[in-house]
Amino acid sequence: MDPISVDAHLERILAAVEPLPAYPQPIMDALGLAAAEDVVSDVALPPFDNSSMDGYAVRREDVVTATEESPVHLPVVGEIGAGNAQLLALPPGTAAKIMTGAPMPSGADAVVPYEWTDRGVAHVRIDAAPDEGQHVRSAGDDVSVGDLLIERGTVLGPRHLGLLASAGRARIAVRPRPRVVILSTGSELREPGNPLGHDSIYDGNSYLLAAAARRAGAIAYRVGIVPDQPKAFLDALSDQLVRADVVVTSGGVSMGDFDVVKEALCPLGTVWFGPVAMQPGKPQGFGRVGDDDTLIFTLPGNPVSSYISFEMFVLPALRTMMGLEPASRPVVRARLTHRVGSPAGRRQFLRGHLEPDEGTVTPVGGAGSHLVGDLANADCLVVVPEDATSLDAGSSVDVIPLDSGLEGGH
Ligand SMILES: Nc1nc2c(c(=O)[nH]1)N[C@H]1C(S)=C(S)[C@@H](COP(=O)(O)OP(=O)(O)OC[C@H]3O[C@@H](n4cnc5c(N)ncnc54)[C@H](O)[C@@H]3O)O[C@H]1N2
Ligand code: MOO
Repeated sequence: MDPISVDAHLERILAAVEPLPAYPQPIMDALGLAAAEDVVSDVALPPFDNSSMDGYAVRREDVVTATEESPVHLPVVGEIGAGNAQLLALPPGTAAKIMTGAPMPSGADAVVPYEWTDRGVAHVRIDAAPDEGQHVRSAGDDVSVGDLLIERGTVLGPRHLGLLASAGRARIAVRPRPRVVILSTGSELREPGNPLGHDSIYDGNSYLLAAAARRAGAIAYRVGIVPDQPKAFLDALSDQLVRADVVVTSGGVSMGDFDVVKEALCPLGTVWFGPVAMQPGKPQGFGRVGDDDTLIFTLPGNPVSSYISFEMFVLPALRTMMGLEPASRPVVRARLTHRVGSPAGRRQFLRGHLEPDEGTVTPVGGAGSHLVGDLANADCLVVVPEDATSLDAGSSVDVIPLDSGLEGGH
């Protein structure tokens, strides 16, 4: 079978993926998601005129002559705390203690901070006159009723959630996070924390993929290890489908005698298996399984292949389901510090370290798809095009930064 190109494979994946229907969710659950509605304020912020200082609410005309040499003395008729405002009106010729955030009594039009007074309790000596409206925060000076708080499509960050809460909104319509079930296949795999046999290795991939899914903003269910037996795999899959919008598997999709995922899913006829013209990540599978036609990505087992396949194909699908744009990570250009080689006819994704200020990228480790140590030390992928078998130092290349903050994290 001729390999399909990376772009064509991604295109057919995105053609099969729909944004999930939006519904109102608690605002904390919306962190990192795109607003699916315009939110208009039905309150003013601040909701009422209030003091910005601890001091005394006054009628400015009563204190306008106050100086240190010739202070003004006023009787104190009450104390107004934030959330404890009994005094609603200030009689002429009086002052009321007022705390930061407390509502101004009607008639008062300025606040004298404690620092300009003797802090008197029954009577207060005022040594300086405030300007008109000084230290008063007016109702609606930040947000008016009817103002657009959040525009549809805004990716919600901490400041947006703070504004929604401040305006009294407990929920906002967003597309839900896709639920991603991650299954690792391989009879050689062991759960970290347990002893290894002479022929076993730890299951790094289910952690790598679950973390990548969560970082993408999805809800990740890491099922863990499934042995290389089609029945065990199909049982695990059918157990998990109930909580999956997307299933991601690792391993068992190449040419081996025990390639369990391919063996189990091929007979269904609903999952495409084949080579994609890339390195790492050549053997891929994509399709639908179960009564609800749940999306399934069957990624190759080599850890770097699995991760790069996730970045290239699963991440854009998840972002599309969440209504986040762009679907794929942005690409930047940089100059290679070293010469690199690449297989003909395959798009190669080398691991690299990007120096954005210098505009350079340095390959990290080799091309092997088992090199998890180098993968962890890299911060970008260096893209060598299909038609290149080598690129000299100094060549300009596409680079995909991996920690660009694109994620809808939660
Ligand atoms: N005759 C051929 N052999 C292979 C080909 C090929 O075209 N012809 N392709 C190679 C390429 S490229 C890749 S990539 C791998 C993909 O193989 P599978 O997806 O079937 O994966 P496995 O055979 O199950 O495992 C491959 C490798 O990765 C290790 N692995 C698997 N799962 C995990 C995990 N959860 N955590 C850590 N490491 C894992 C596994 O032990 C193997 O070393 O096939 C090549 N072979
Ligand atoms: O394509 Mo495999 O993913 O090169 O190691």
